[in-house]
Amino acid sequence: MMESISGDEFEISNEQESTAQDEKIFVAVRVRPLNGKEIAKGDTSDWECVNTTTIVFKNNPSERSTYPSAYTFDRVYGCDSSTKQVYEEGVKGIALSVLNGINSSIFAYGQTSSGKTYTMSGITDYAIADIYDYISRQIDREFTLKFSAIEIYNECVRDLLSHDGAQLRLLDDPEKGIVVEKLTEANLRDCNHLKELISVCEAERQIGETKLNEMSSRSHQILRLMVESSACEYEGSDSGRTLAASVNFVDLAGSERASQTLAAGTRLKEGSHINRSLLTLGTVIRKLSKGGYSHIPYRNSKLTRILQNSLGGNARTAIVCTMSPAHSHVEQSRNTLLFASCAKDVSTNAQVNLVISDKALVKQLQQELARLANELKTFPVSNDSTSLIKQMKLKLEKMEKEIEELTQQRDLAESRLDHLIRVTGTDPNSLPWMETSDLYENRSKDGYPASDVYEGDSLNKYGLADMENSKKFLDDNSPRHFSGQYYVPDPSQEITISPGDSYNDQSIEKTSRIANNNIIKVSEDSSNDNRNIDGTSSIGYNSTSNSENSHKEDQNIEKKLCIGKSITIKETRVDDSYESLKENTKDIQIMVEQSPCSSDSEISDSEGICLTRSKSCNEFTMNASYEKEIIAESTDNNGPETGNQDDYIQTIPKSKSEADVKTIDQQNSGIPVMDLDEKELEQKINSSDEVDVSDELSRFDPELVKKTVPKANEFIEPEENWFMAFEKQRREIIKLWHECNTPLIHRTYFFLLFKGDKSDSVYMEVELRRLSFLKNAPSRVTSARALNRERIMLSKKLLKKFSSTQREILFRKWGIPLDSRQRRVQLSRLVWTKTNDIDHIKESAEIVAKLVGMVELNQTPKELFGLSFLPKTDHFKTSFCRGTISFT
Ligand SMILES: Nc1ncnc2c1ncn2[C@@H]1O[C@H](COP(=O)(O)OP(=O)(O)OP(=O)(O)O)[C@@H](O)[C@H]1O
Repeated sequence: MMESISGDEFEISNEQESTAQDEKIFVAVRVRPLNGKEIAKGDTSDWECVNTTTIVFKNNPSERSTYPSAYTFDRVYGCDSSTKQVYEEGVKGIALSVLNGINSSIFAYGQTSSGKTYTMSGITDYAIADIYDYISRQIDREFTLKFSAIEIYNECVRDLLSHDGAQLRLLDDPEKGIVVEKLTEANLRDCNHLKELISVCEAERQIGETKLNEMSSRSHQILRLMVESSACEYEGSDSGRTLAASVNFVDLAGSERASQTLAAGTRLKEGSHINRSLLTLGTVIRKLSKGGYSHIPYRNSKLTRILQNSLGGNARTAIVCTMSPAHSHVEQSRNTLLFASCAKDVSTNAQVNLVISDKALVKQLQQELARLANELKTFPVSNDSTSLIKQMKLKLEKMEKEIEELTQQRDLAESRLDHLIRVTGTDPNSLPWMETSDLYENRSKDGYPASDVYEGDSLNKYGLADMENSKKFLDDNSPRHFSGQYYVPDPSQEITISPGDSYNDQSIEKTSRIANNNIIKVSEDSSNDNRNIDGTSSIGYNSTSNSENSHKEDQNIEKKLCIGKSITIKETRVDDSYESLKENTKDIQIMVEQSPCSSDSEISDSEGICLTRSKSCNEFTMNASYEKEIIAESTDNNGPETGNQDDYIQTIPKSKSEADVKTIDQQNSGIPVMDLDEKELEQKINSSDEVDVSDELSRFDPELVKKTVPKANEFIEPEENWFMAFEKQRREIIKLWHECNTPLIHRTYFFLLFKGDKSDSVYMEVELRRLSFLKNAPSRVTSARALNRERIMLSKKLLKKFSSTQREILFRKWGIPLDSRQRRVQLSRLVWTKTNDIDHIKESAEIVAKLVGMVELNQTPKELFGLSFLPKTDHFKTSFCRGTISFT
């Protein structure tokens, strides 16, 4: 049998397993000793590793106040640590997971001359030795090893095993992801052969002298070792599984400042490209670290495109960030540490997502179990039904087991998450993803009974019910939170402070109450009464707001009208019936400043609060000054050479204007469906440079979303099953939008058109299929090959769906010749036309329905969908699903 790589074989300590193996990204920092030049000019060492996981800044107390002085990672290595140590304590487990069929990548990141190549070449040597050592002791498996190597030099990809120096293209392969065209893959004979090839790569790699490093790597180098293994023939079928994976050893070029490297000419151009691609890498890491579904700009550089799977996929990853301890490099070192912090957050996110998905799954299974148990109870017992009951019992037992397993997995994931949160010092309340699971949960917080109303992505955590958390929410200041509707139907807090409402003592009193509970700003409007106010009053966290100071604030309010965005907050109490809650629903409009309130010092000096993100790690702003500097100085400064720019979401500068202030119809004491009107949509589009999923989710009809959340002890009825499915599809669609860079206008109309009506199910299917196609063939416009592939894939899929008789019926019905070759061609053409460029959505729906196995072949679309299919009024929906609608 094959040994486990994580076993004693490689002497991976328990501690190491709990970090490197459990976490998706292992992040380590290594500080090299001061070099000769630094010592000669009297440079001092600024950094000290105080234990195995923490590095602290030790000089200059004045600087300490503005930057974090201590950083914690999975491992930190001081000047006296060896590369062997770096390899053994963490990296090794990840590198060797390739032998277990798991893809992995090891990166070295850091400023120029910080020791990346020094560290990476050592790690590569140790890993190769271990891999071959392991293979030599496997008698029951056969291994095939291949090796390839590339460098990305000035944004061009080169094969390091080929001497022609040709620039290679990157292709999007629907199955493998990004592949490098025509890349040499050498079949390895043995370890020495691999070492020889690595020396060839070293010789081929672009190296140049700069002021900081005589042998500076001027390109990013990626060495890839592919390992495939299968059991020898005499082995039993169990171990006959073929394992195939690859490990990447990535030695990045170092970031540099033109002023420090004194680069000019070629070196300057190289530096410009290096910085630009590292900046993209930083952005990708930062965005991944924030979690959620925001657009990740992998395509902005060849480096991030190639590394996409290692960063956001399922591969295991180790990042070793190298830095110089010298005071002269302090700024660069801080940037490196911030990068490392963000990489750590990416890892935390992966754990959070795992917990969320597990929780949701367990909950779903529990609901299904309850439904079945209920069915079983009421099932009429007769002779005929005995076997059915038996079957159901078996099913129940199976589900119970599944639930047990999933619960265990969830608990494990949760404890890992707890561990991560402790290690990284992350505030769990600041993790915005946690709310996703609340969709399925009815839980109580701070003495408030659980709400049975779905309140958007962040309400449970940040609604009025939990003032402490609302403060954190506001602290967090992530744009995703500043949208959506929040209500306060609690009769004991009948608060109506909103545009159009009277400003009276009662509302002031209520305002005070909210203020004491730490809500930041309450906007009030007065069109009816001379005591009304036209704008926003500011109530600070510590404000003791009362009627007096509310009056004082009145004078400032007008000036603040144009700042901020409004949200409406809703809070529910389960002890009231839903109807009474509805009756008592009142809206509060809360103004949250988006930009620093310093535009008006008078205001900021009062109770206004400047909401700035405080968490240093998330604030990762790769001090871009030097990048700008070097990019600007570059002789080749005609914009990024990354291509594919039209694939990106168009970014539109933010505007801070009255447009940001939303007016809400407060006369409606029921639950408003959507608070989005055309004008606001436009404003929204103009003011966002990027779409946030939670933002989009919040635009859904709360009434509808509420239905998706089963109440406690309530079994899911078929009707509600649809809502669950709708909810799931909706999330999938949103995810795909991001992946396909779907225009904001399209997304917005989607929300306006499809609110969960069951007759819309077919449109949802079509949208999903359309997006899946787009995702798999991103270069649709330019690549005819991708289109053909999709076409063939669809026809194959279609053919597989049906029995031969069914196929015959289908072919006759569609007038397809029965001759096999012609048939294939015509069928693929037909599938293509009907699914992507159709005149009638009806036909598309038919194909889609068949593909997903929803219907019998002999049913016509009319029979399938009844008269409700394609409501006449909705030609919009038709065009929408065809992707041809022009909304402008
Ligand atoms: N931990 C270390 N201990 C001793 N010497 C080191 C260490 N790290 C790096 N060095 C030395 O520092 C010099 C620069 O290292 P290296 O070339 O690895 O830096 P780099 O980060 O790859 O730079 P660049 O990005 O410019 O390629 C080399 O001479 C190397 O031997």
